[in-house]
Amino acid sequence: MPAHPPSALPISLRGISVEVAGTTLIRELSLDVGGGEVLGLLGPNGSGKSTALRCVYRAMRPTAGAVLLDGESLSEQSIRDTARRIAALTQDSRAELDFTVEEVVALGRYPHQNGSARLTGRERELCREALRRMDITHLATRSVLTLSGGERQRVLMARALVQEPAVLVLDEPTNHLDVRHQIELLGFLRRCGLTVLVALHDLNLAAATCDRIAVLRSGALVACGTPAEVLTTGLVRSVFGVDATVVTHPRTGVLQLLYDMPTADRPIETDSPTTPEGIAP
Ligand SMILES: Nc1ncnc2c1ncn2[C@@H]1O[C@H](COP(=O)(O)OP(=O)(O)OP(=O)(O)O)[C@@H](O)[C@H]1O
Repeated sequence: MPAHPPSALPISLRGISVEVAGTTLIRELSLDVGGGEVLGLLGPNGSGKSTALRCVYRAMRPTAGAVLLDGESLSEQSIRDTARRIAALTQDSRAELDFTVEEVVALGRYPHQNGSARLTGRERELCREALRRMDITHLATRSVLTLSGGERQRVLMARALVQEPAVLVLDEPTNHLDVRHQIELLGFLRRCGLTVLVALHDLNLAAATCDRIAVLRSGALVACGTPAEVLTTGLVRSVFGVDATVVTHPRTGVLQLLYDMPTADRPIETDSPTTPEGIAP
């Protein structure tokens, strides 16, 4: 999946800034995501992750800077061209019409269709494969209005896959998912061969999934590198205000964080964290 994958394309954010009503939400953010790379975007609530992703899937236009897909500025392309190559699963994604699951998934083919709403045999197979991958085949004829939050999230992910994108943009895709479906989804992202830009809150799942991690704070990039380079005790403390011990998973060797829970003697600090030292964005 996809059956005939398009080559994964690199995507770059070049000095993008976003200002809304005089407030800077994103400040001169530059990131390069290589073709087939999984880049995780981390940061505290309100740090600008969703805003940065909105600029990539064109729900928002940066006030300055540009987003380049395979070297070409998105603002030079039609929205339909972008939709053929970039699929998004976002906090704004909706499935609130009284459609069946298979109908919602088939909508992912819309950017590829020229007038005809009929799916070809290959497209129907693509939809079946996406339902199977997201473990929702048994829900195919159910109305999406009757689904649980996690089931709906998997339907939206299947819709993104049938789009056969070169780039997947995902804003907290593990929201609502139980632990098995979280692991399956992130394992799939690692194997899918697409370029993936994914905002995550779970630092341990990010460490296990992402080739590189970028950390935002107050709309600015404060660190970017491999999970081991970025997820240090110093960064976790200064950006998230949490004490943690870094360990490696005994079987997989993946970096994991063990968090210190606050106690009456050691309450969590709520003062604004400072810039981590020695971490180059
Ligand atoms: N249209 C807007 N107008 C004004 N402020 C906005 C707008 N969109 C976002 N913001 C603000 O910009 C900041 C960044 O929001 P954003 O949703 O990008 O953060 P986030 O890192 O995705 O947060 P979370 O982890 O809570 O999802 C927040 O303070 C938010 O309130």
